[in-house]
Amino acid sequence: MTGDAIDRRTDVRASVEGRSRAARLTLWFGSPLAVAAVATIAFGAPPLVYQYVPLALSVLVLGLPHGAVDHLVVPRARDDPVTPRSLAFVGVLYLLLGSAYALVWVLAPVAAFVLFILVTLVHWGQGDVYALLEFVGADHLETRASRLLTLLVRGGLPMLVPLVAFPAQYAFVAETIVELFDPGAATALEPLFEPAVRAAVAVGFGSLIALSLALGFCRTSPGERRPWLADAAETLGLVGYFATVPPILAIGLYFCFWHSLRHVLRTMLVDPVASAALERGAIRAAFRRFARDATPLTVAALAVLVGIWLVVPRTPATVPDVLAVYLVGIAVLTLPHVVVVSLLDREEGIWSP
Ligand SMILES: CC1=C(/C=C/C(C)=C/C=C/C(C)=C/C=O)C(C)(C)CCC1
Ligand SMILES: [Fe+2]
Repeated sequence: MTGDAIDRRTDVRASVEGRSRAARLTLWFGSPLAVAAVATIAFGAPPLVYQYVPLALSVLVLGLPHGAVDHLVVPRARDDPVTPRSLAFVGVLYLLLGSAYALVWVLAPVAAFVLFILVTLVHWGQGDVYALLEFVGADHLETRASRLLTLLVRGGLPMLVPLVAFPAQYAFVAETIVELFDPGAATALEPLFEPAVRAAVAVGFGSLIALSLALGFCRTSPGERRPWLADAAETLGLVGYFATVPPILAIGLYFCFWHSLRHVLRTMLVDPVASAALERGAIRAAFRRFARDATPLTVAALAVLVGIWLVVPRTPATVPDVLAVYLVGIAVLTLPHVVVVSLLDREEGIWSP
């Protein structure tokens, strides 16, 4: 065997090890969500102030930082150096898309809010498709169509199940966000929360879940159903989770310990230093490396939040107002983040099976 072939073989084995560590970590990090669901069923929902805690944590823990390595991931995935040009590309992308979307918030907050929900649905769905392929080994998602369907299901879980199960809290947060910009405009969202609309969402989305799982099942043969079973268990588990835990708490925990964790692990796997640490089980070292890479732009993201705080016409005065400002900040930062993650998807062949 040539030296080259040996190197390649070691490389492949190493990355399999890294991925299986990552997969195990996703399970461990899922426990806060499970605890929240069980505790809510056993003792009822916690008082509202506590429900905000995970979203508050997400400013520094996994949430906001998960996008703060966007300037590094694409060159790393391509094995290219990070250059002033590649940095400028991400900087200009954030500046242009972020400020254009900020303008939409000021001019048409209702449309901006609906767009936020749709972008989140697509982005969180896209993140889960990656995780299913790379961490779960989902070979029942062979075709682009099956991946698209899974994207809609996985993204729809955090955005649509709470709309059906907790319309009052959903409407409250939506109205608080829109009212930061235009006190009268939120009434335009009211039809969304009508029982008939929620029933239609429940039936439509429920059917989509059933269809996606049934198609996946048909594509697997007995004896190799484990990945499909994992997909089904996650999907149904998340249905139960978002149907029982109030959305401010549920989405806060999901944002940190589901979406962001998976993306952070993904960024580690394209980084030779962090992935080597993951492979040898040095989890802390891998996270330290991530934290180091993510610190500068997490600070920049905090500056964006302060900017939005200063720009909104209504000065935030209450906890719900502060959450609303935070969510607008996340919205503005997420749009360019989706572009970067989509480039990463392309690099990793997620949509071209
Ligand atoms: C908190 C919360 C809501 C919205 C949260 C959203 C949309 C978060 C998006 C986060 C993103 C895009 C993070 C980046 O990866 C709802 C649904 C209005 C319902 C009530 C609680
Ligand atoms: Fe993300």
